[in-house]
Amino acid sequence: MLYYLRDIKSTVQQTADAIAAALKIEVEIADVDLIRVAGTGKYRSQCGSPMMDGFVYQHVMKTGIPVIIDNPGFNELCQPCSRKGNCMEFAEVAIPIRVDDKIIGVIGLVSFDEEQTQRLLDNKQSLLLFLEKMADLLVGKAAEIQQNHDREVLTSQLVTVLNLLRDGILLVNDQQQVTHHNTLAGKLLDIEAQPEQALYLYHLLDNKKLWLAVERGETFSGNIQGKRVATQLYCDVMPIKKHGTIEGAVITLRDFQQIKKLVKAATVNDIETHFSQIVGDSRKMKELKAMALHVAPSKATLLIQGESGTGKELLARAIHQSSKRKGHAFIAINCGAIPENLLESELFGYEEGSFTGAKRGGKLGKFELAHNGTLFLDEIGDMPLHLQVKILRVLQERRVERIGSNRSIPVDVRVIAATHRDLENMVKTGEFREDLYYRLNVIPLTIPPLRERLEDVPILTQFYLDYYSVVTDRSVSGITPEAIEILSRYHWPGNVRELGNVIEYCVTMVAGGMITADTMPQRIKVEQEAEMQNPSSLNLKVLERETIKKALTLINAEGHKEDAAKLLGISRASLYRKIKEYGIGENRTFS
Ligand SMILES: Nc1ncnc2c1ncn2[C@@H]1O[C@H](COP(=O)(O)OP(=O)(O)OP(=O)(O)O)[C@@H](O)[C@H]1O
Repeated sequence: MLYYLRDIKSTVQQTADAIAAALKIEVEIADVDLIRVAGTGKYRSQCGSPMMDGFVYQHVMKTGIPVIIDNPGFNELCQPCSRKGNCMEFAEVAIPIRVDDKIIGVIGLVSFDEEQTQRLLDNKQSLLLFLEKMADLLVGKAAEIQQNHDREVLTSQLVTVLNLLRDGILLVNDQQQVTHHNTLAGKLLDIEAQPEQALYLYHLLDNKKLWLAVERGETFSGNIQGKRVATQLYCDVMPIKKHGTIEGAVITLRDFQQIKKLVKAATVNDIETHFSQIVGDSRKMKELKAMALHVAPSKATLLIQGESGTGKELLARAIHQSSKRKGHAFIAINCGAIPENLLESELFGYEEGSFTGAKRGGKLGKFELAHNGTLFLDEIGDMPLHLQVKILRVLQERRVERIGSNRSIPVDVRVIAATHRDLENMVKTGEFREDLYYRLNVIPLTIPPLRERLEDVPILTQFYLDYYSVVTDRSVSGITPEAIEILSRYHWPGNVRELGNVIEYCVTMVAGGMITADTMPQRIKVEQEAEMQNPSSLNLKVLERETIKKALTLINAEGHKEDAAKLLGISRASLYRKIKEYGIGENRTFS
């Protein structure tokens, strides 16, 4: 780091004046590039300009060794000078101003008469010592100025960084007094730009646990209520310690509503579904869509019943999208796919430390995430009885209590439940609570299986042909009436999902050509041939069982349940259930 004496011009001039006053002699001080920074007497008016004949100073700057000249004009250092032999000076002393091994300037003393010369030369040693001390003073000042400048630059860099952060940042000292805050923290906590009196943590955030954590130098995370604002803030406390002593803490703040919005953005915007996306012109589907459209704006809880793959989630999304809640979250949870012990915390959330393994800061439940929006409880028939009670309570009281908390939080959630199971029957067998059933079943919607509306097959086929042509980038030239006929006669145990998979298969197989009867997956044709030959197999259950068995054989499914499910157009969970229901492949294992 090179210090410049010109940056501390007034200090340099004061030093020159002080030396001149002490020694009664003229003084000049030059910067590293031989610019006169300060001067006394006749030199005072020449400050700021380069020293034309500074040969002696140049030499001192180069060697770093002080020079005393008692015969100016005749000394060998004066040889290059244009005024040699004609010099006005009687004597000259020059000492370097040094920072470590670098020379940053020169202090020069010049006498113009005998008396001054005498004073200079009489006491050389103490004079040099005195000048060295003065040089050190200048260096100290230059370093201080430079360090201040560096500190200011660093501070403004840090302030810029702090203000760029998406979190509010609050710095407190060991007395919990706020020493700094970034712009966002100012906004979040309503801190005036120039607070009139000292601000302490308890003025801004209302939580004893947080205060205690700061006092004890511990970390902390959690939701805190603002004191001056109505907002809830998610805070993280990070203690600052030096050699084991608590110096204060950094507190980061995030608007809890903003966090929720982010979650919502990640969950809502991905699939926006409208009624126009539910394909089907059959009378049954038209009636269903009209009914759903009619009830969509209401607040009522809905129960959608239908076999797997009939489009229950699709319908629920379309209803959400046609309601006033569309700008808020649509949160879907498959109650049958989540292990029972996790389901409760998924639905209701938990407070920090409520059980072993609970995450720091706790967890938001789906009910809270769906606040103002819609919660889609898929496979509600798989909900354990003890959680059915809790869900009923939320539906009745419109409040949710996190696990490990005795505080209940108000939630405004519309619940749409769905199931492929016969809930009414489950109520009779005691597997499903009657009170919850009636609460959910305020407005029942039933999606008919595809085999009961086979007239929708051609339009759905066209829909999937267009879709997969785009997705797979393999446009097909068409589909023969015979192929459509085959599709329209099949009984579709996997419903629309299965049809979609069959079309995907065909589009991939024909690669640009025409889909014909030959392109159809074997099982669809085989089944129809068998059907023709053996009318007894027209029993649906028998057909379904046989189809599943065939699919498992076809994919030789030792350990590939996923593929079998895909081939059948049903979900993995449904395949499992049906394998169990029909007692298929008892001795085989599927992953
Ligand atoms: N009428 C329809 N029009 C267009 N696509 C449909 C229709 N019905 C279902 N689908 C599509 O079929 C697939 C299965 O639909 P969805 O997941 O909504 O069914 P589900 O009844 O909820 O199934 P599961 O009970 O197995 O979860 C999805 O890709 C969906 O887009």
